[in-house]
Amino acid sequence: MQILDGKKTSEDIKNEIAAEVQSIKAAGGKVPHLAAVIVGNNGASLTYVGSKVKSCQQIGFDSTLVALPEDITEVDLLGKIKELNEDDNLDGYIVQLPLPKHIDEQKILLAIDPDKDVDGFHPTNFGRMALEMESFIPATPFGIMELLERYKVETAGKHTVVIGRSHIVGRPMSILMSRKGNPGDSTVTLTHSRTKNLADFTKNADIIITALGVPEFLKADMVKDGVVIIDVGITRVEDAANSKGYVIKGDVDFDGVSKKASFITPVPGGVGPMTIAMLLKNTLLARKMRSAAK
Ligand SMILES: Nc1nc2c(c(=O)[nH]1)N[C@@H](CN(C=O)c1ccc(C(=O)N[C@@H](CCC(=O)O)C(=O)O)cc1)CN2
Repeated sequence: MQILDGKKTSEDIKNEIAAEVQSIKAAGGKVPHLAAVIVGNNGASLTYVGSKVKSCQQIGFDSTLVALPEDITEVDLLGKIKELNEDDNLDGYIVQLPLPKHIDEQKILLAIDPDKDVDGFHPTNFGRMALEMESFIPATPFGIMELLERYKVETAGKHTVVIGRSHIVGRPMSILMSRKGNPGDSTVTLTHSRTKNLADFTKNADIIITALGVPEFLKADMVKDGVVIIDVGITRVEDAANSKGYVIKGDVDFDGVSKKASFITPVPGGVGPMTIAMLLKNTLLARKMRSAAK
């Protein structure tokens, strides 16, 4: 069994991007500039946005944090989005999800200029991804594809079962794994909360990508020997004995399932850190596209 080490791989990617930034600087070019919009005080979201800004600083990107109050109106948030779209100094930006309940997430994501949509959530980028055109690919699925490629995991002709149909992970993942190329060329089953007899699918899967958010849901008796496991679940479970007051749990019962797996991502330290590295990669692509367009 081999661990797909997202922590180390994400550091490798960040070092590669930092080297590219140095070349851009040496050639007198403008370094990539990422902005992150956060609405409210959700603890996990604040952590993730903080890591995004910190990573930008580490690799030499410019970054801007736009922190907005929990009770901001949809109209005012749309006004901020318009400002960011028109800011010529900015290459790309993200709006951290989830947004407060009173704001229509789809409306906000639709307002983002697709050329600055480094999260790849706008329908234009989603459509381009499905049509196998160059586009910004959502960072978590992009990170999973990168892990599969770097660890040379065979995907062609394999049966991939994706658990969860979210717009951020499950659905784009099902598209990417079925696209032509390597990784890809997989036969994909997209399962979700209404799927009956889920174990009938997982027991026959060569690759399982689970993005459910139910701690330790996938057990050893639900998978076959040699399976490749990608665990996207990150749930904070209360734990008074831990100095943070919680521990992070994935969707997979790691101790049991890892005994049968050929490759497996740990939680933490698997898919999560890749999300931030691939966002930076998308931002570098945005900068290159903007400088080529001028
Ligand atoms: N606008 C977006 N919102 C959200 C996205 C996204 O890609 N764009 N994804 C997630 C949150 N996320 C990044 O934004 C993210 C999640 C997890 C990690 C990570 O490194 N996790 C660590 C554990 C860290 C912890 O919680 O203590 C790990 O798995 O090792 C990074 C980024 C939803 N929102």
